[in-house]
Amino acid sequence: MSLLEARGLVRHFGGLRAIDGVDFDLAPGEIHALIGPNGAGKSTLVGLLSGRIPAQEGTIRFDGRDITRLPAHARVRCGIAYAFQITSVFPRLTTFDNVALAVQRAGARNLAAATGAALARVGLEAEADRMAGALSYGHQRLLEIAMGLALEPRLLILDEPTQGLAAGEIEGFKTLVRGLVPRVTVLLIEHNMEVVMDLAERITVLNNGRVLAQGTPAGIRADRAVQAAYLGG
Ligand SMILES: Nc1ncnc2c1ncn2[C@@H]1O[C@H](COP(=O)(O)OP(=O)(O)OP(=O)(O)O)[C@@H](O)[C@H]1O
Repeated sequence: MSLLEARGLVRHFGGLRAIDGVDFDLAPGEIHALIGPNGAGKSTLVGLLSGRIPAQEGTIRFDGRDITRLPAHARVRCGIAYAFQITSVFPRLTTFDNVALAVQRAGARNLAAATGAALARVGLEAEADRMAGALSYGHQRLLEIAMGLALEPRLLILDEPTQGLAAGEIEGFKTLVRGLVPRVTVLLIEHNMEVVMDLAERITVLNNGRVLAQGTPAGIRADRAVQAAYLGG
């Protein structure tokens, strides 16, 4: 059974068909990448799944439950965590306190232990007492992931997680994500094709608000329509 099952999703902005009839499934424990040209609808689709953007048509089921009408905070409680863009990190709080806020939101009983565990999972224990704003860009991205993991999600959605990371940090990120599955299912929007092909088990390609193709990295690489629309031949 799918962990997440979306059917017939539609989201138009005025006359613009940002998401135009999308079916989308996530298998439990998989690493799934969402790719496509700029403006294809990736962020909008993730907004629909996480509840930041209401769907105009279609249904979303998560773990067998219809979550289509649930607001974002209720979906977090169902186990869907969206690692927010960097703006969600509070720069004047310590690394530890940023994660502790997320842990508290998840209602964990032992705040310190749960916060320490989330920091350890991304390898940021040594930075616990530093102001988040003083961390390197790469470490701030890891902090966002720790904040997402602190919510103990079943599904972690990462929006362009390797953007701005150094090559060494990208290797660390891949190791981190591989260590999350199968306990956590991971959906990532990613523009770095090397990361996508190396990390994802399945890939969905969006184009003009529709699913252009779906498959394994090898299948997607060989797909003529994908090459024409996105991979550049
Ligand atoms: N709130 C909004 N109001 C109006 N148009 C929007 C809104 N959000 C997105 N769009 C439009 O919907 C289309 C899809 O945008 P979306 O951000 O989902 O694409 P994307 O695939 O994530 O692109 P990118 O890779 O550039 O981030 C674009 O044409 C965008 O301009």
